Amino acid sequence: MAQRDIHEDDGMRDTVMQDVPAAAASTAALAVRNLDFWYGSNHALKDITLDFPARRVTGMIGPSGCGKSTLLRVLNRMYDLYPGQRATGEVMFDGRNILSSDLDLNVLRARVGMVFQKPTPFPMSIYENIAFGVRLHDRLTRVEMDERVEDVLRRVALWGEVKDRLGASALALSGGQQQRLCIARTIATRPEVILLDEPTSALDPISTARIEELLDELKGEFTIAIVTHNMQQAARCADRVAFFYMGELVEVDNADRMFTAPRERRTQDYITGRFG
Ligand SMILES: Nc1ncnc2c1ncn2[C@@H]1O[C@H](COP(=O)(O)OP(=O)(O)OP(=O)(O)O)[C@@H](O)[C@H]1O
Repeated sequence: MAQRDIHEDDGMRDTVMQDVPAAAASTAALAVRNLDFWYGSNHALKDITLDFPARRVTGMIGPSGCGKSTLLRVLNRMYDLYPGQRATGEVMFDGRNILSSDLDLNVLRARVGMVFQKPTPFPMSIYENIAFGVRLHDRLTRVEMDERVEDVLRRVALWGEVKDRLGASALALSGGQQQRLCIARTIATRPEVILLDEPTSALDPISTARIEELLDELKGEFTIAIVTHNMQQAARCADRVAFFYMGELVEVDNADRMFTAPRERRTQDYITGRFG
């Protein structure tokens, strides 16, 4: 199969990258090719071919159980922690297929970070939540570590709220603050890709808006893949949107077009709320 996205090869549509130079336009940070995934005998992803363009936000939408979270879990080999789960096909990242058995998973997970639906701070101080992961990958002096912690807390707009209590438990923060801390923790190891699995579904509207603003700021630097059930969120945050249905990728397109003129009937039915 040609090394391009099968859902964009009709030549009739521009891609989302039309506003950037041609050389950058062809850059996919992650290129999924003919991916199949099984939970035991449950065939959860079927022949998925999809690019995640560098430094852009790709939104993944679709009804419950269609395989969105499964795809995220493939992208940093999270499924490897569980027996009976297996993937075939290719996920190319920096010239390598990350499904290869000889890949260093610790390095992969530092380069492809993940933020979960429920904020999951470690039961330690705010400072240590960030420093812990950094220490696994970088040897920093105390001053450098302090700078790294401050830098990422500023980037997630949490510094002002926590700078006087960095030694306090992260579990004492509000849900929205905890999720921003988890994003800070993820970017502190300087990944190339950030995967977010419904990162605001447990948050109130104000915290949600702050996370969305944050994603907007981060996307120039990181490649972002976000699973969301919220169509408005996908429309607001994503440059490009992929619609999944029953383990298949039905359609992928520029976010504007996906929500105004989807090509597939199933996509239209889903985004207009007829099912899901
Ligand atoms: N640990 C598991 N063991 C067996 N089957 C699983 C497991 N996790 C998910 N599945 C199945 O894989 C399919 C895809 O699930 P997945 O969680 O990826 O869907 P999703 O689109 O993310 O759903 P949701 O929007 O509800 O989170 C579903 O049929 C689900 O039942």
